[in-house]
Amino acid sequence: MMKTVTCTAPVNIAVIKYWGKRDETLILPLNDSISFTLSQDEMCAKTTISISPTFKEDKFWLNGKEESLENPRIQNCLKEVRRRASKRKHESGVEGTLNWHIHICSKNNFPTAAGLASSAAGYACLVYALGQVYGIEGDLSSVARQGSGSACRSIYGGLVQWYKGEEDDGTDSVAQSIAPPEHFPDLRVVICVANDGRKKTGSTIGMRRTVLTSRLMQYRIQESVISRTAAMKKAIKEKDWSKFCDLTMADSNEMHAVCQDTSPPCVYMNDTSHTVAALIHQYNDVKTTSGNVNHKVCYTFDAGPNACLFVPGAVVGELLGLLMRAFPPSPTQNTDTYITGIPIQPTDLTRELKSLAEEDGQPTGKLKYLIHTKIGDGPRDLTGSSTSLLDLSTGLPKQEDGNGVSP
Ligand SMILES: Nc1ncnc2c1ncn2[C@@H]1O[C@H](COP(=O)(O)OP(=O)(O)OP(=O)(O)O)[C@@H](O)[C@H]1O
Ligand SMILES: C[C@@](O)(CCOP(=O)(O)OP(=O)(O)O)CC(=O)O
Repeated sequence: MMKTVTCTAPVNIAVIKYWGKRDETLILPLNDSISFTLSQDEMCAKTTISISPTFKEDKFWLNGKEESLENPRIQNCLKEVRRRASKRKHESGVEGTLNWHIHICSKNNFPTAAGLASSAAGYACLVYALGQVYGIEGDLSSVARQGSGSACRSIYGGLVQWYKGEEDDGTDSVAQSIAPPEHFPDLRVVICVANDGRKKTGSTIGMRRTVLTSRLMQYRIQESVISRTAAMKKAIKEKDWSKFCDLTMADSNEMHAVCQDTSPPCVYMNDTSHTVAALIHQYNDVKTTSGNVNHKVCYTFDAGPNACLFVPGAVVGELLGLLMRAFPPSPTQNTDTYITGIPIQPTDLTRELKSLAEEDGQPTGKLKYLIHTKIGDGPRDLTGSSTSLLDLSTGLPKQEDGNGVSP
């Protein structure tokens, strides 16, 4: 007897950043944050969970490697889901299964721990799949939050707000959808991968250090992020794309400023990141001068050097053309291996944009590749319609063949 579910969950990218906790164990933030959930067609975590009375112990495999389940964050998620399940065991028929051991197998189809929000997709997927296994109803964001703060926002699609909450027990620190995926129609996302290796200072340690040492962080938490979040909500409600872009870039820059103000400093952006940011400002100057503020592009950087760009669909071909010219691919790459994700042909550039790209002429290979994607919806239960990562007879990971993560 064995029960198995397979789910996928998306990455999310914050436009108002979460940086700093008021409670390290429950993972309660110092400020509200707002994010876009990205499409799972290009980037997702995929998790299969099996429970069976024949399993001898709990087991966990991540990206093909067995890992310890002793990690307190995973344990907290498991404990909370089982607690919720046990409350309704008589109605849902889960009684008995709560004592069965669990096998968890997960894979990300993009780099893990590289500042591309793998922990967000990974924990959202784990918690969502656990919810399906034990038949939990209702909001799961406060459980995902206990795996990784940003994971709570990946429980929903479109634009999502994570409310910091006021309660000490974290019950009101939850994520909610504030606008559907198509709120800003035909919006594209371009992730500029400058480095996809494991980052030096993880977000957890980095933000702890900032809270302890940065005075600029006091200003962010007490003043600027509060008014910026209110302005962001207004820009979203009024669909004011130009304002949305300005606020997104301002908040990313402020997060990296408090990181720099940390002792010792947490430096996530590199020279390539700064060159991408400068190019986007120059591009926006061109658009603003020609009166096309709805064609503005904005950048945001998480705890790594990779820019995430939000780009109106009408200019994404042009923007990709600009990036390809400013950051030429290495000689071994072609357009398809340089621009991954949704297939697209970069468009020819105007003379003005050509000279803009060449002003800062970078050597080849400064950007390793680009991921072209869009805004998407929340986690999916694919049980029955997608390849399970665990063998349905043994409950052990399948061999690599047919074990892909694409839904
Ligand atoms: N699919 C997954 N299932 C369960 N846990 C995962 C999964 N993917 C990542 N994780 C956990 O998240 C950790 C990586 O988190 P980390 O915050 O260091 O990187 P990141 O999420 O890629 O970057 P950032 O949060 O700064 O954008 C992994 O070491 C692992 O513990
Ligand atoms: C820069 C960020 O991506 C920080 C994400 O931090 P994590 O959610 O990874 O941190 P923990 O809660 O300690 O696991 C900004 C954001 O996503 O809001």
